[in-house]
Amino acid sequence: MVLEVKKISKNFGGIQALTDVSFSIEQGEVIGLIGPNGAGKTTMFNMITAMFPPSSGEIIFMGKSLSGLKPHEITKLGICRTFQNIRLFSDLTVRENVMVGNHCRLTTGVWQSVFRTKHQKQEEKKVLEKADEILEIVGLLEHSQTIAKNLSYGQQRRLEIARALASDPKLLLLDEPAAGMNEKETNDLFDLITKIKSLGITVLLIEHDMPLVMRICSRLVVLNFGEKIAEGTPDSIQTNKEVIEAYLGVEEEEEELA
Ligand SMILES: Nc1ncnc2c1ncn2[C@@H]1O[C@H](COP(=O)(O)OP(=O)(O)OP(=O)(O)O)[C@@H](O)[C@H]1O
Repeated sequence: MVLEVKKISKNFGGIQALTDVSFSIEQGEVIGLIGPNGAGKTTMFNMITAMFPPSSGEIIFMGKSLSGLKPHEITKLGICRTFQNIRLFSDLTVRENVMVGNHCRLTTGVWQSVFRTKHQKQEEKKVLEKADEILEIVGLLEHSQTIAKNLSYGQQRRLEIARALASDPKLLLLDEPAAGMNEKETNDLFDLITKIKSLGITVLLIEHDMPLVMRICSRLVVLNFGEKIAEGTPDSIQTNKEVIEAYLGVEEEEEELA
């Protein structure tokens, strides 16, 4: 088992964002975490990556409890995420953005950097090669010298994933990677996630693009108002009454507001 989420609850000063949510992920799976707006999906990512501590419950990653760990320690263990909003170093090149993502794996100390030791030079070369390898995977190698802000929107989202891959994750958390993408970009994203899966990396995906979720995920976990209301294959979730009601409820409210 890669990840075991055990009865996680999170309370933000009276707002119950998550209540007793449990699920687990096996090595190599692509799992979808879905639910209407405000259901608690991003909060769950924040719990797994230790952005905030849970109010109760425990998360186990590859047999090790994450309780009390800091975000950088979680990254080092092999969990990395992307964010809903693009968070790139927009004035750095594409390659530099990926190299920054590799930072947590470096072993060069301050003095080795100052004196440009052989170890440091070797490590720098390795980081460069690794960055290019990842850029090749995400299809951005030809843009390695481009300044990040000059990439198209879809390319910037791919660069975010590249940066996350640079930390060598065993578990990759993607927060709405298809948001704002056109059909072609979404298809490319499908191919990229498939490639990531074939590298043996386990993926937990928050996504509102249901056709993409249904195509790429082997299993879905559905949240509504902070509670898990269903879990199962895409087919079983599509016909689940409680899930349909949770989503229809949102649509009806939106219609009323319109
Ligand atoms: N840092 C925080 N402080 C206070 N309340 C928060 C915080 N983070 C999330 N919440 C609240 O927790 C609830 C769940 O929010 P969350 O962002 O996890 O939902 P979501 O499912 O990711 O929604 P969306 O699909 O809109 O991104 C919401 O009511 C939100 O306002």
